[in-house]
Amino acid sequence: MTATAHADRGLWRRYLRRPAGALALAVFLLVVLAGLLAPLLAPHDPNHVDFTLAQAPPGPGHLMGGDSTGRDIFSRLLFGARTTVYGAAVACLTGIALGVPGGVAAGYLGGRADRIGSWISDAVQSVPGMVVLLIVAAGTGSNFTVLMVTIGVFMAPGYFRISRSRALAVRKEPYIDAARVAGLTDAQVLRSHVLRAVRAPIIIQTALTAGIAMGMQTGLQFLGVGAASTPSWGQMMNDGFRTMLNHPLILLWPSAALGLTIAALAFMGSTLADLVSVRAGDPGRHDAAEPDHPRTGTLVHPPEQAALRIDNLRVAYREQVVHGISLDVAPGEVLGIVGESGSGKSQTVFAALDLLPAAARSTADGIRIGGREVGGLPRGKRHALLGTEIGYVPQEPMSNLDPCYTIGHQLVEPLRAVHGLGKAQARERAREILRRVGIAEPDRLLASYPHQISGGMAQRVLIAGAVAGRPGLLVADEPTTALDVTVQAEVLELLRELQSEHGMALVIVTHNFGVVADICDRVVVMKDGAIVETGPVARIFAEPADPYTAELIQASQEDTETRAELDAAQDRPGRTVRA
Ligand SMILES: Nc1ncnc2c1ncn2[C@@H]1O[C@H](COP(=O)(O)OP(=O)(O)OP(=O)(O)O)[C@@H](O)[C@H]1O
Repeated sequence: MTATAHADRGLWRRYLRRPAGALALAVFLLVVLAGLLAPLLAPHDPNHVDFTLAQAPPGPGHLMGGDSTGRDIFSRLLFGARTTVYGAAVACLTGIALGVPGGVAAGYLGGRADRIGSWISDAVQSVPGMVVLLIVAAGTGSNFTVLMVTIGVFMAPGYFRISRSRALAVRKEPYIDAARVAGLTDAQVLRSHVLRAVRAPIIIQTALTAGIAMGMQTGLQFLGVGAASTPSWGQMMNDGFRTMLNHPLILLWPSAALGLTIAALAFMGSTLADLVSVRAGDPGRHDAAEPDHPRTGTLVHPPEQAALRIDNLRVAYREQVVHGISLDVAPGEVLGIVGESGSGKSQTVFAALDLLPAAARSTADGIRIGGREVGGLPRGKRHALLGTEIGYVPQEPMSNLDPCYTIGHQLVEPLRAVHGLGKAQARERAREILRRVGIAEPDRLLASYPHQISGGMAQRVLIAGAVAGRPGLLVADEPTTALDVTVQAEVLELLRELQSEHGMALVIVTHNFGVVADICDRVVVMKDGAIVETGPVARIFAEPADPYTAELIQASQEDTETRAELDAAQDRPGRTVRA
């Protein structure tokens, strides 16, 4: 089996595990089957008129009763399903055929192709669709297929936009350059890389477009457009509408069928969107869920009590780089994630914070922050956790401060925007935190620009910013790596103090077991995207279960100065620093 087929199977398995998605798919398949098998399933000819059945209630032989002219509603509903599904399929295929190649070419080639494609797409969108449909209906004698093709033309801009934006994102990926350098032509790159990247968003778009097409189609039929001899839900609704006060069931059956079908498509689309995370679609060969690698890591805290809990996380670019890892940390606990460069530590943290780059695709059985499942939250809600429930201290303090703004601006603005403080209040709070992180003259620092302060000072500023919102979880990604050796111990000490003062959970990502020994309670050891062991620091140091852990401990002991040595080396007079 190819990797892509493997990945697709993984996706479908995960889809079917979602109750809403599985139920929606079952409803949709039922409608499709009902339509396909209508000639076999329908107990009566859908157009046969039996006057004794006119407006008859449900009864033996006529499951849903009769319509206002005496035709069997159940049989018409089955044949109507056929019309509805056929119409939606024609509209979607037309939209795909017109929108996807155009969008992919516009996004990938850019320049004139993009301008022309976008212009046509905008032009189509600005045409009043219903008026055109009525003109087409009049001109073609209400030919149903032509009408559905016309609806498809109006759906094409949706496909164009989504394909264009995916192609635009993908063309900047390094592997596209690599493919070009390797001699592939534009057509080959489009076929092998870009089309694959747009596949998932197109499937999701189709689920939504099909629902819209069904709605439009029913609207037309309701208005009387279309052949009277072809049973359709729109016609049935029209019939029911005229008698709804005395015989509401005649309207109810087709309305319920249409509502259920459109709702099923919408749920299918949103479940798929959740799973493949359209914004981060991976055009590469491997799906994030590709289950080649067994799960690793141990969860030790009850889910609802964990400050952070990651369950079976996988992250993939062209290859999977994090292979189904699980870890958790409780409030008040310090967890170290340790491993050599490239072991997947940062990817794990970025996935937990929803900060992975656009080219990454991630899946997990669960991601909990503050005991609450956040994996399925929309992006906006997820990002709202940053700065409030989660504080983040990055690896490179200097490159995380904007050189164009003063430190004051960069500390005060988030306090105002995220925490709703007034200007004076935010400034006072900034002063207070800066003092807390050891800055003796906060006003001077607030007025400084990043280039005027040291790396250690910049890291203190970022730590101040990270804890300003009193988060329950503080994540520090190699917080000391970019700093002078003498400043490292101070920063670690500060993190530990703040952590215990606020009762926060602290996750420290590091390649250095010295850091782990200094401040962590438990440690997760990562290698090649997997966890090799998890345990309390004392136990791991005393008897590492994995030879790799033992190697890392030994390397840290040989290469780095211990905390005591660092303290002695700098002979610190106190913890405050002058700005
Ligand atoms: N944008 C990307 N595209 C493709 N692969 C990536 C990308 N970012 C990271 N990777 C790969 O993911 C793997 C894990 O990287 P990660 O940054 O998590 O490692 P790390 O353990 O944090 O190392 P370091 O300490 O050097 O940051 C690496 O093999 C890396 O090459």
